[in-house]
Formats: sequence, structure tokens, C-alpha cells
Amino acid sequence: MANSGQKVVLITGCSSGIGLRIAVTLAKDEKKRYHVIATMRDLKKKNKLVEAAGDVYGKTLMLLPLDVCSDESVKQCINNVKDRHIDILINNAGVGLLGPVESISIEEMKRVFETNFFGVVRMIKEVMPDMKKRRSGHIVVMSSVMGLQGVVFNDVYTASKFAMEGFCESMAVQLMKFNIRLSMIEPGPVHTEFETKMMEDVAKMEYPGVDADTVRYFKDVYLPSSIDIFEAMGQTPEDIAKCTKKVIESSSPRFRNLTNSLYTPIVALKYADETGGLSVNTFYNLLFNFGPLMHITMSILKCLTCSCLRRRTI
Ligand SMILES: NC(=O)C1=CN([C@@H]2O[C@H](COP(=O)(O)OP(=O)(O)OC[C@H]3O[C@@H](n4cnc5c(N)ncnc54)[C@H](OP(=O)(O)O)[C@@H]3O)[C@@H](O)[C@H]2O)C=CC1
Ligand SMILES: CC1=C(/C=C/C(C)=C/C=C/C(C)=C/C=O)C(C)(C)CCC1
Repeated sequence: MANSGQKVVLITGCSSGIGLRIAVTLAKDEKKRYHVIATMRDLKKKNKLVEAAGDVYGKTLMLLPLDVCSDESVKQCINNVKDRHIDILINNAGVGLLGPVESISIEEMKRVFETNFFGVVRMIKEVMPDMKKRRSGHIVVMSSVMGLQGVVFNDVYTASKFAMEGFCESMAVQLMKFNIRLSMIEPGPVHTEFETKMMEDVAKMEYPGVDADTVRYFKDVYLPSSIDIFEAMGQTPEDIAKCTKKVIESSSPRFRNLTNSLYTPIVALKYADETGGLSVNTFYNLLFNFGPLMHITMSILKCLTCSCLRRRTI
């Protein structure tokens, strides 16, 4: 149970990656300011989290089952929280989807929206009324740079994050009137199971109904660039957990929080030209005309940021 003075933080999707690391980082806070309710849809997957939590498990960190795609599971989970009192809700659970749209069924697309968009809406609808009554609370949403800027062959995933950005941008104004803060965290690539799962899915892909040129652009042009970008710009779940902790500890938390400054110029393009031409043309050129150049640039970037070179230059 939370001590008085401790903030109750509920986090979705804590079986791996970013959610797991945020849960452990907050539960290990030196000043013990947080009582963390780490949730996951399948408690059989709890071992990694329990191991990472170590001796704070059962003290500042507890576990509850929660599937963000089920109304019943969400209600049951929140009803199991003492007085339904949640100070900080961190909507982290999410799934990726990659590939030419022709080969993706509408069912698969709906699953992504069910998790990434309706999952967040379901959580906010359940937690917000209590926060409104108390005139306090902070809702954090794990968005993505793809919630701000479309990325080729990530069409449906991007759309699900855009939908959430639009929903939250609208909600933030109303919530402010109730002294409830809303913050989006917008990471670029992060090394987690998200990346592994997507690569496994790609390996199994059969591309039904997709023409040969599109398959070639996806496999031989997009995928190598994407792998380069993950290698050169990829952050760790620890980076995102630190950024999230900073956001919830800020006296005036920002609404948008890009975690990777290397992405700032990419996102800025769309605001620099309201016709959209600048971003569409730039991404086209980056991918189809400067692919090899981008590979070299990413390799240089990787070298500049890798610790071995840093050690050599000191
Ligand atoms: N990795 C990246 O490059 C980036 C990720 N993000 C976002 O970060 C968030 C976390 O992803 P990340 O840690 O990278 O990926 P992981 O795949 O490691 O973690 C995703 C988590 O979401 C959970 N989840 C999926 N569906 C549900 C559901 N219906 N109910 C409850 N939990 C569910 C998974 O549980 P289970 O184990 O049961 O599947 C898992 O715990 C996502 O919202 C993602 O979109 C944003 C930017 C970049
Ligand atoms: C290929 C390519 C790009 C790829 C970006 C990628 C691969 C981003 C991945 C982000 C993730 C994984 C977010 C998760 O939510 C850029 C930089 C837009 C430039 C144009 C070419």
C-alpha cells in the first residue's frame, strides 16, 4: 500500500521494454516518492520485471493484470487500486505494424488501433473522472516521433499514434481546467522487443497482393535505411525512463516531449512549410535518392555517438 506522501503511479505494458524500465526506475527512486502499480496483460510474463525490480518488488512496486483492449480488465484493475486513487497514469502499452498496406488485413490494422488508440482512450475514461473529482492528476502517454511525422511503410502505426496525439491535444485543454496535466513522450527508435517483434514479422511476411516494385522498395530500400537509423539513433529504454521521470517531476510539465534531439529537425520540417511539400519531398529524397549517402551519414553519426570513439578523443 502507498504511504501518505507517496504518489501512486499506474503503468500499462510492463512485461518488457520501456514500460518495464519506467516501472523499475520509479520504484527505485531514492526518496521513495512513488508507489508503482506495474500492469501487464499476462502475469506469466512477470519474471523479467520482478528480477529487474529486485528488493523493491512488494515494497514500492506491485503487479496487477491489465489488458488495455478489454473494458472489463481495465475496470477490474482500477477497482483493485485502493480508493481508485491514481496520481499518475502512464499509458505505455503499444504494438507496431510495418509493411506495405496492400499486404495488411483490415483486422490487423484494427488490432493496432484497438491497442494504441482505444487502449489509451479506455484507460483515460476509467481514470479521469476520479482525477477530476480530486482536481489533480497527471496523464502521460507514450506516443512516438511517428505521432508527429509520418514514416513510409509505417502507415497504420503512424496513423494510430497521430490519432492519439489529436485526442490528447484536444483533451489537454479541458483537463487543465481540472488541474490535470497531460504529457506526450515522443521517442524515436528505441532498442526493445518492439524492434525485435517487427523484424520477426517482416521475416515471415509474404506480401500477398503487393506488386514487385513495392516489395523491392520496402525490402531493399526502406528496411536497410531503417536498420541504419535504429543503429545510429536508437535510444535505450533507460533513456526513455529517465526522460519520463523528468516529465512527471517537473513543476510545469511540457505537453510534448521529444526524447531524441536528433529528430528535432525532422519534425520541424512540417512546421516550416504548411503546404507539406518540404517534408514529403525531403523524405522522398532521403529514402530514394540519398539512401547510400544516408547510410554513410548514419555510420558517421554512430561513430560520433559511440563510446569507443569518445574514449579515444578524451
Ligand atoms: N521501441 C520503439 O522504437 C518505440 C516505441 N514506442 C512506444 O513505446 C511503447 C512501448 O513499446 P516498447 O517498450 O518499445 O515495446 P515492447 O514490445 O517491449 O513493449 C510493449 C508492451 O506493451 C504491451 N502490450 C501490448 N498489447 C497490450 C495490451 N492489449 N494490453 C496491455 N499491454 C499490452 C506488451 O505486452 P505483451 O508482452 O503481453 O505483448 C509489452 O509489455 C509503445 O506504445 C510503443 O508504440 C514509441 C517510440 C519508439
Ligand atoms: C527510413 C527513413 C526514416 C526512418 C525513420 C525510422 C525508421 C523511425 C523509427 C521510429 C520508431 C521505431 C518509432 C516508434 O514509435 C526517416 C528518418 C524518417 C528519414 C527518411 C527515411
